[in-house]
Amino acid sequence: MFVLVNLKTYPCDPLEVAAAVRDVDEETDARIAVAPQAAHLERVAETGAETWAQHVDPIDYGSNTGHTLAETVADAGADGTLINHSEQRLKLADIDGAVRAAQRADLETIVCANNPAQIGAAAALGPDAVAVEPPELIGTGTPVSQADPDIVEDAVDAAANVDDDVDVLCGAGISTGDDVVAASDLGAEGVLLASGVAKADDPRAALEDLVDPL
Ligand SMILES: O=C(CO)COP(=O)(O)O
Repeated sequence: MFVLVNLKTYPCDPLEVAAAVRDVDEETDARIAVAPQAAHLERVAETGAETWAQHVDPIDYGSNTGHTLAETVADAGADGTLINHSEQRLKLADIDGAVRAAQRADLETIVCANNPAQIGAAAALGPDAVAVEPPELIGTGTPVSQADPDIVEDAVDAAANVDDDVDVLCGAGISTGDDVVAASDLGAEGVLLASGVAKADDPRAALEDLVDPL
């Protein structure tokens, strides 16, 4: 299972979480990575943790003030990027452009989507993976894998109908090892989570709990 921890703009210490991600990753068969804010990418990557960006823009080098260029993200040490997170929504053409920009910079890609129909559209754009995250469950602590199992199974089917090579993750409310096992049982190849680790008093213990049953 792939466990990707999105730090959003939570007031956590990104280097503390990154060190925990690096260490717990070495102790488990699961793959664990962290997605800090863009300004923290380089320092987080230097910890040795697998590092992802939260977003890249559908742009090339040039006059794009305030944008995030995929090549700069890769130069900072990121291995991949989220695209179209529920809190950073893009138009379809811009999701496509962001996937192309990330691929140009050799970044792995996960395109997020709200529901199975969007997952099918996202899979058609050829990312490495898609992630279904019902917005109403994000940040609630109610795990999608238990609160809405059908949406995960339907997302897995929707992606497979378009392209069998596109992995499916699920996210929203995931915070325990049981939630991760439930996601795996529904056919997800990973989970995307934030508050369960970023807001935990002890992020390392939270991560250990997440991968303990794997
Ligand atoms: O948006 C999410 C991950 O990208 C999910 O957030 P929570 O894990 O806080 O529900």
